[in-house]
Formats: sequence, structure tokens, C-alpha cells
Amino acid sequence: MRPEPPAFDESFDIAVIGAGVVGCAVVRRLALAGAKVVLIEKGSDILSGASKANSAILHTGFDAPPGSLELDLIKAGREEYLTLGPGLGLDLVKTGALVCAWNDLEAEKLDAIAAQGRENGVSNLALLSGATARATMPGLSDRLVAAIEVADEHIIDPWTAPLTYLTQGVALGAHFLRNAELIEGRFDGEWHLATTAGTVSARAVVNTAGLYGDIVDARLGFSPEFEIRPRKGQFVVLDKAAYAHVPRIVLPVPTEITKGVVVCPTAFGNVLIGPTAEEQEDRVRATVETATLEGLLARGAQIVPALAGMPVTAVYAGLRPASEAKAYRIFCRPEKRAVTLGGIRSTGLSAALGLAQHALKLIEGFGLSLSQASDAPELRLPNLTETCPRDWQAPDHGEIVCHCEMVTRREIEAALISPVPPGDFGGLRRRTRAGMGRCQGFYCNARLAEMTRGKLREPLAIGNERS
Ligand SMILES: O=P(O)(O)OC[C@H](O)CO
Repeated sequence: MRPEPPAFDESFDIAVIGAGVVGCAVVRRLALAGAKVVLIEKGSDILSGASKANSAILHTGFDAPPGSLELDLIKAGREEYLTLGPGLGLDLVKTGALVCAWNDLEAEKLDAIAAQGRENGVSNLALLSGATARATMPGLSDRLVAAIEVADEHIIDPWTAPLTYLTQGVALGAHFLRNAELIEGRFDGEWHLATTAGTVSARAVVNTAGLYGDIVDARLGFSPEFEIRPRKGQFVVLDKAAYAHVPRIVLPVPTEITKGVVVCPTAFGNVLIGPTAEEQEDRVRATVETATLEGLLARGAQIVPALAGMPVTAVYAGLRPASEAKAYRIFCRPEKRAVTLGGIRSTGLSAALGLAQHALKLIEGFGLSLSQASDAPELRLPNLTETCPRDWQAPDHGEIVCHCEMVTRREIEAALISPVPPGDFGGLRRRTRAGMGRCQGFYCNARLAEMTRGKLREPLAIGNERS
């Protein structure tokens, strides 16, 4: 018989379940409010689920449903990000976006989209002719009929932001419990959360479990209020040579289900084409299919002709934690001191800080007495090269491990001893970019495996991971 996992001596004010971008933002906000927080994650690192793969856009909310909570939270989250970003040292590139109509039928829809954007409080919008839009981005195909310019859309680094949120939470005393899958939660005036890593007690609970949001609600004993329906998105990452041709986010006319296939630059100097929107049952496997990827490449070249034949650096697929409804599935159960932030689709990256503000407001309604709010500690994540001990005279002092992305040995070592160190190789890649460049680890994986031996809960499986 499997031995009972240990119970933790400590009891927490709030347990947050799920270390995606929303969970990390919630931990930060609650810790800033003075709560003693534990973040429970079934994977070996943050961003192990939906949050590891997305298009990295900080949205304005121009096409969000008017009057919706999602819109309010996107705006609140975006505003906080714009305020914090520069101080945090977070990447923030104001590219603006063009919502492009490629035929007359699509062009007829632009007026209504622009009106919705203005109704949503996004004022920096302009309806442009095809020629005027192309003047702002000459690489666009001359088939462009018309476009809406949304000047305030940004691209960001989708991995450093949540890492920074959690790092701040940890600096404020939050505890990060990895490899801890929730088995069952019981409430008797206090929550007792049985996990695969032990039992955690907390006075309140927040479910930010993303693709497992409905399952976690059920394990907490709540009757089903929503159902996660994973929606896969496949992406192609083009070589950095493509970047010069795509200075802006290029969106199609959206549908009810999806914003559609986007062509956009990344904060790392590549170009993304994707995502698809494919419903599937599986919550874990996100496969890429050659025919679909070829289709994305063809679509990209139709939009920006210079992308034809551009080398592909990587391909990947992610899963959106969509649900049976378009709206976020947010539930507050004061009698059980529980909040569920579910069905947070692809706008989660933009709305995460807003969702965290909202969660705090709901929790304040529980009347828990939290200790005094703390001042934010120094937020800026240290430059990794600066944090590792220097030995100027060592012959390997300047060793570059990943030549494609110019990642040094000291950066890898610093990530491994950082306040929220990677738990697996994907996490190391997301923190340092080692293995993310043109060779995709062909030249550096062996060295990385050697350097990380015994230091990652899930060691490097060469050739087995794409993020
Ligand atoms: O297809 P959507 O609507 O889920 O949006 C995907 C976009 O890449 C969001 O940034």
C-alpha cells in the first residue's frame, strides 16, 4: 500500500491551485495583500499547462464582449502590466495591430469591429484603406482591402512575466509546492487539501487549474458548474530573418470562436504564425500536424509575401482551457471560502493581473483577517549573468552554452539557483532561452544535460521536447 503523504505543519491563509500565468499572478496579489499563500502545482514547474504556449500578445480588449467581466479584467490586467512592466524589466514592445480584411465581405465587418472596440473603451483605433495600412507595414500583400489599426496592442515575453509574479510572491513568503496533484479537498471551516506531495491546510482556496479547472472543482467537492473543452492551437516559429518583415501584429477578421491565425513578431525576434483552433478531448497531448503547419506557412506567405520559403525555427502546439461558454467561468463560494477562476481562454495572459485583483476582491468578502499588506520588494528579476559568482580567471569564465541565443554557462547556473528554479528542461529553456534558437538544442543539449544533471526534477530528454 502506498504510504500516506505527509501533512504540512504549517497552515496557510490561502491555497492557490495551478501555477499557470493566472495562478502566479494571484499568488503575487494575495501575498502583497499580506496573505500567507501556498501555490500547489501538479507539474514540476510553473507554466506546465496552457500557459506554456501562446501568442504572447498583450491585448487591449478591442474585440472582447462589451460589458463583460473578461473585458474589465483584460483592461485592468493590461493597465497594471503597463505600469509595472518597465520597473520589472519585462519585455513590452508596442507593435500595434492591424485587423486585416482580405476581401469585400470581410471589409464590410470592419465598421462593426471598430465600433465594438470604441464601445470597449479602446480609443486608439483607425479604419484604414488597404494602401494606408500597407504604408504602416510595407511587407503586407497588396491584396489587402482595408484594415483597422489598433495602435495600443503590444507583444510581451509570456514566460518571464509569470515567473516575475511568482518570484515576487516567493520574496513575500509564498510557498511553491510542485509535483503536488490535488487528490481531494475537504472543508470543515478550514480546507484540508490532500495532494500527492502531502496534505495542505488553508483557510481559503483559489482554483486556477486551467485545463483541469473543472476537475479541481469536482475534487474540491463542488457540483459541476462548467466543463473544460480543450482547444488546440498549432504554431510555426519562423527564423529571426523574418522579423524585419513583420513589425506589427497582423490579425484576421475574428470569428465568434477565435481571433484567427495571427502573424506577429515575438519579443525574442522571431515571427509566429498561428494558432489554429481545434477542439479536442485530450487535456495533455498537443500534437502538431505537418499538413496544418504547411497550411499555416502558406497562409503567412499570402499575408506577407516575403515570408515564403523563410526557414522554420520551431513548431509547437498549445491548449486553451476553453469551456462550454465564451465567458470566463468565475465562481465564488463564500460559505466554503473558495474562488474558481475557470475557462480563462487565450486572453488569460493579458487579463492575469486583473484576474488577480478580482480574486483578491472576492476573498476580501470572506472576512479573513490577513496580516498587514507588505510593500512590494524589489521586483526586477536579476540579470542572470549578474547573479552567478564570477571567476574572471577561470578558463571557462566566458563559456557560451547556447550559441544560437547566446546563453552563457553563468546564466544557466544562475537560473538553477534562482528563487523559483526550473523543475524541468522546458522550464530552463523558458527562463534562459537555451535551446530555443535555430539549432533547437542540436548543439547545446548534451552540454545542458551535463550541467543540469541531478538538478532538475525532470531531466533533459534529448529531442523529446518542444516549447
Ligand atoms: O484564437 P483565440 O481567440 O483563442 O486567440 C488566440 C490569440 O492568439 C490570442 O492572443
